[in-house]
Amino acid sequence: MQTTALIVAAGRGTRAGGDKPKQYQPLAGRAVLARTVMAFAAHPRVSQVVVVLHPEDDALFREAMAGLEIPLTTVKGGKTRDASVQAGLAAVSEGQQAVLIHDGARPLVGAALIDRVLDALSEHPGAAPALPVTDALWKGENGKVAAPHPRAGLLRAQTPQGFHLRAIRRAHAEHTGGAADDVEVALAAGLDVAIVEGDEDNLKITHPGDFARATRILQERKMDIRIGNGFDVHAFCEGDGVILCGVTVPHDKALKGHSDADVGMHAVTDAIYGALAEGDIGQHFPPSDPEWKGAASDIFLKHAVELAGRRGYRIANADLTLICEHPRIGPHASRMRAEMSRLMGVAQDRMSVKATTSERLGFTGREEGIAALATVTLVQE
Ligand SMILES: Nc1ccn([C@@H]2O[C@H](COP(=O)(O)OP(=O)(O)OP(=O)(O)O)[C@@H](O)[C@H]2O)c(=O)n1
Ligand SMILES: C[C@](O)(CO)[C@H](O)COP(=O)(O)O
Repeated sequence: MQTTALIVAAGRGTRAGGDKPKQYQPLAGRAVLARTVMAFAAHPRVSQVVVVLHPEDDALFREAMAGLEIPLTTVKGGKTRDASVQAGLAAVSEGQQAVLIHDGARPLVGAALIDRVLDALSEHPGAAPALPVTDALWKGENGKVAAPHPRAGLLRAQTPQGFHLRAIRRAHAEHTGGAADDVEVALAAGLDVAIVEGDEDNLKITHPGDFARATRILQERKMDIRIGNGFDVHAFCEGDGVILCGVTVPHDKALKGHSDADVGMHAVTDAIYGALAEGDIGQHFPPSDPEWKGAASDIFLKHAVELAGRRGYRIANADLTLICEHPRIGPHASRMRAEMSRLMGVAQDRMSVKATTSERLGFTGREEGIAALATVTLVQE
């Protein structure tokens, strides 16, 4: 089912206080809304992300998302949550079949919860997470308990609330008056909404104290460290230079390849894909596709780096070894390192480019081509 994540973030966050709306305030070093968007952009079953913004928040949103390179659609919201949802529904792309409507203010939503909602949508037109009420309930009046209130059957509603797109669009179009959430709109239209198990960590940042609680939850989550390796070989052909790590190196031969044959950049790119378990360059940029003929390899590297960023990973370090007798790499290594650091957005002391010969053994020893071996570490915090 082609699914859009529709994230509503056009509210003012008045209850949370602070010098800017809560969705732009930092949570363990990253804006609340950036964390929410990343959770959906990284989910393999979500193919579009729509974010609904307040008309005055463009600059705040740009600042929050800086460096993340996540493809998304933004749209202006309305005065109420349901008006914002309607604006978002209108921006969902053709061909999408389901929508997950989520509060921008719930940054700790997890992949398993998203899966539970999506799984339930295969059998129901609507599905939403909820948790049981565990405290006793009272009705209060003038600071005093007026009466106990039965809690049997009561649930605390969360988001994402998922729906078949056509059904929820129709429900919203027919709905008059406000609604606390989209399940309320769906029920008014007679849709059946399945309940799936919510998650205590999926809190909605509402009051100032919620930032500290969310920070604690994030700190308890384990750091995810991934390591990937990449190996590539290109044969020499006639020519007068090779491109290695984006740097042109004069030589009495060139390297043969469908793209620019930058064997070093390819190895690092494959190491990033490997760490993400995302196949290799050939899978993302098939050599059978004429579009990549002679292409500069920075396209591949940037794609892999962006994919890592969308999944919430940063590159902790990369180590590349080029294996050849000639050309000599040493005189060019610092320029290669600088170029790779620039393209990957990492400091130069986290990017190593070194070289070795194979003692005249094997195909590199016979100067038939160049081999490259790379290791990359990705960290998700
Ligand atoms: N006109 C509105 C109002 C709310 N929301 C979004 O709906 C979600 C849930 O709303 P809530 O937590 O109540 O946020 P605010 O309305 O911003 O908070 P407050 O009531 O404290 O001002 C939030 O992600 C909020 O940005 C929205 O997109 N458009
Ligand atoms: C949509 C919601 O987050 C579900 O719990 C909730 O209804 C939003 O409520 P609020 O009154 O806008 O805080």
